[in-house]
Amino acid sequence: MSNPVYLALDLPTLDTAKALATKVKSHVGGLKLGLEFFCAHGSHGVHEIAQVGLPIFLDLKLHDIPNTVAGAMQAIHVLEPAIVTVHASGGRAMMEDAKAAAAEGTKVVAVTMLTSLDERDLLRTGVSGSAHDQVMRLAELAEASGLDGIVCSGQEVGAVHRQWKKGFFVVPGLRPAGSATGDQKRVVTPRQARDDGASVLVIGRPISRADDPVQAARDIEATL
Ligand SMILES: O=c1ccn([C@@H]2O[C@H](COP(=O)(O)O)[C@@H](O)[C@H]2O)c(=O)[nH]1
Repeated sequence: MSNPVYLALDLPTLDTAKALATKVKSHVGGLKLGLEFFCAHGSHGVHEIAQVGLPIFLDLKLHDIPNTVAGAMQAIHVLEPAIVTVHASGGRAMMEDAKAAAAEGTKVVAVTMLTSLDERDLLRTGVSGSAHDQVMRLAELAEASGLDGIVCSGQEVGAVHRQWKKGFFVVPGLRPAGSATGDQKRVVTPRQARDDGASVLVIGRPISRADDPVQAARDIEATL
């Protein structure tokens, strides 16, 4: 089985991101480039990181009208991402058009409820009910829209996996036992998420901010 860990390269410079990716490349399965990276380094940065030789996950969390999201999906064909994210709350037409515009071979997955939110935060956005119900509702919408899968926390992935057997599930908000949670609120260990059906484990700071990132990546790999 290939390594499910995608390292989130949320780092201040392209050089530090590329150096870290190169150092840990034998202990992770892919590299995740998010908003911080893409706003700072754009397509040029993605090409640079792709030289490391691992699959690229472009975590752009697209959220706009269908025509605009479809245009963005087309614009990134050239970057050949393995995975791209859109927000499920963008609605069915947007997700359908995003999938239709994606390059063949690129998995399009929908962000359901950010792992930095809990149910009190959800209520403040006008949505009452549990995180579980919100994730299940948006997972159903993503599946009906023809997407490949969703992004959710490890606290919901087991339930979503039981309902959507062939779905592709990306799980961030992962923390090895005892490590700092930071801004993440719905957290589980990498092993727990994998056992519950996660396809991809997104891990950033527990590796990138560790005193010894290679050892941290190795330690996580050993738990899986
Ligand atoms: O719900 C979500 C969606 C995406 N993310 C992204 O994952 C990483 C997590 O980084 P850590 O340092 O391991 O907390 C980060 O790039 C987020 O943008 C998420 O955390 N939650």
